[in-house]
Amino acid sequence: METFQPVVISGPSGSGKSTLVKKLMSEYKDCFAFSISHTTRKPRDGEINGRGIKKAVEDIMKTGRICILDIDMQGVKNIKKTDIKARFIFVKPPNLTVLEKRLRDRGTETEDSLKKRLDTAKAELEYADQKGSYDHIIVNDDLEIAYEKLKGILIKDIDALQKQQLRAH
Ligand SMILES: Nc1ncnc2c1ncn2[C@@H]1O[C@H](COP(=O)(O)OP(=O)(O)OP(=O)(O)O)[C@@H](O)[C@H]1O
Repeated sequence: METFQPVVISGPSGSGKSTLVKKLMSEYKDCFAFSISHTTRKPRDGEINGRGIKKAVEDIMKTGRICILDIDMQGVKNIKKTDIKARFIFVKPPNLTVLEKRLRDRGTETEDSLKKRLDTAKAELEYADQKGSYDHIIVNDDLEIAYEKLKGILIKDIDALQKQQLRAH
């Protein structure tokens, strides 16, 4: 059985990661499995917070599906330290003003949490600008265009996976 490269989706809070991933998982119901990657405790000194992630990712890969991880910048850096060969995708808001509006309209933030998220976003955008941080950057301005771009990145794997599933039946 062919296994597929795990996909890491990262980007500032409010950039649209969940929206895009939900759309993908509803269009391709049996192709993806979502892994929540946060552990319940902070990593101890020197520990790569990737052991839990690694096991979860491997378990999903063994099912033949494409593993999707929605993680923050620190999580991305941690995965890069493991031998998980993921594909790294950054979902980028058109700009910080739009990001702020989306977060406000979502209605999930207090003034305080909003400020924190926007500060964090700046650092995440800087990291994403560095060469080699991500394999793909998707600007999520128009949702349909962003979604098509995401699909374009994954379509080869989706096709191969669907063929494999057909053969198995
Ligand atoms: N292209 C878009 N145009 C307009 N609104 C959008 C677009 N993409 C997402 N949104 C809206 O922006 C808000 C933030 O999106 P979403 O919750 O998917 O972000 P997220 O990156 O998953 O955030 P978090 O990391 O906090 O979970 C949501 O209300 C969503 O409906």
